[in-house]
Amino acid sequence: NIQHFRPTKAIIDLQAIQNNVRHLKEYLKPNVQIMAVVKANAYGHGDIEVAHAAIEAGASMLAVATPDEALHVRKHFPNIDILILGYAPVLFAPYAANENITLTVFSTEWVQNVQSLKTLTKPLKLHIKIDTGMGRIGVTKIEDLLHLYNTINSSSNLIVDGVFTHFATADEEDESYFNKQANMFEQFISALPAKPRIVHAANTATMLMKDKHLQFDAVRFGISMYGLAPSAYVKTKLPFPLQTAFSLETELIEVKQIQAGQSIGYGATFTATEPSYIGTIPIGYADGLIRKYSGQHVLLDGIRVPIVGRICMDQCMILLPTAYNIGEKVTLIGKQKEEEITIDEWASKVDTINYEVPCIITSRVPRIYNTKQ
Ligand SMILES: Cc1ncc(COP(=O)(O)O)c(CNc2conc2O)c1O
Repeated sequence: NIQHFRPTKAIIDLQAIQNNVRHLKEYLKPNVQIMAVVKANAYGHGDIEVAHAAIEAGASMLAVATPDEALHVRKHFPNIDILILGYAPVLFAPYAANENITLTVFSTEWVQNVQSLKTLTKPLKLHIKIDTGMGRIGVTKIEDLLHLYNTINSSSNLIVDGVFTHFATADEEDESYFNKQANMFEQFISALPAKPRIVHAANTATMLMKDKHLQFDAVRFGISMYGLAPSAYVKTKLPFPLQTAFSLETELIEVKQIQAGQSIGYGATFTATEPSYIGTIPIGYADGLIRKYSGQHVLLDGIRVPIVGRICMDQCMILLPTAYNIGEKVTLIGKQKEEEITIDEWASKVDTINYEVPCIITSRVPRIYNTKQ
């Protein structure tokens, strides 16, 4: 592994990932496959390492979002089923067939364009996406589903390997919209002449909260594989404990005392009202610590201290309770002594959801893996 000189790093606990997958496997009906959703670099956790951990713990399929992600994962996993959940251009179809990558399809015209390519040397596996209310991609009428299904089956080298939908409100207490989607999905798949090999509909909230028959043949395990709950509501109803996998750490690189009236940071937006100790840490918005996070607490010596002044591109400043040594560890996400700062806390600071926080920690922050037993 390459040596990192800057002390800022994300530490990923692969044991936590494995425990989350194992707990889910025990919870699911037997023979329901776990599709580990490792798109967006595994929600910022590192797609290859997370995929290895998830497979070891019982996942048997991988889901990504883009052709590039699929090709990258295929390089490390020659045999496992890989599904691209989103759109892939027609020109990618021969590459997907070659690499045994499964594509999502929702347009008959797309299929006809692939058929006219005449460059498909190997069979191409397709999962038909039904839009039952997510309003993103998918067929919305039964006749379109059947037309698409029959068009695919008119080619010997195109295979309807699966059919799926995605729920927009599975993580909410009110089930009305969810139930409409679930009923519509059941109606659509029962109209198919034959059941595709893999029928799937469940994201984390669905597999944890809803009737087990909605697990169908496979579930798409994303956010809670990383130990995070999909929403505050689901967090109160978890059928098994989750273990968070992501922590974020750095070290003090400068400590100074400033006097009352002295200011720090761009715009001199923070002015001390009394003699104050200021620590500087090497992490900024180009690491994914967006400027709106200013004011958020971080941990040092087990104490919560606030980020003060404007967050810079590569650094930011924190208000210390007293003098500390250079090199003192600062935990932005994780535990110190009795204190913990969670991804949920960072998310609520900027009124977003926990999914977004690890995703936007940029590649400049190395991911270090500990497989502590
Ligand atoms: C089609 C599809 N299936 C499964 C998942 C996993 O959901 P989970 O992480 O809640 O288990 C996602 C996540 N997609 C997104 C999560 O946040 N924004 C998204 O587009 C998805 O888009």
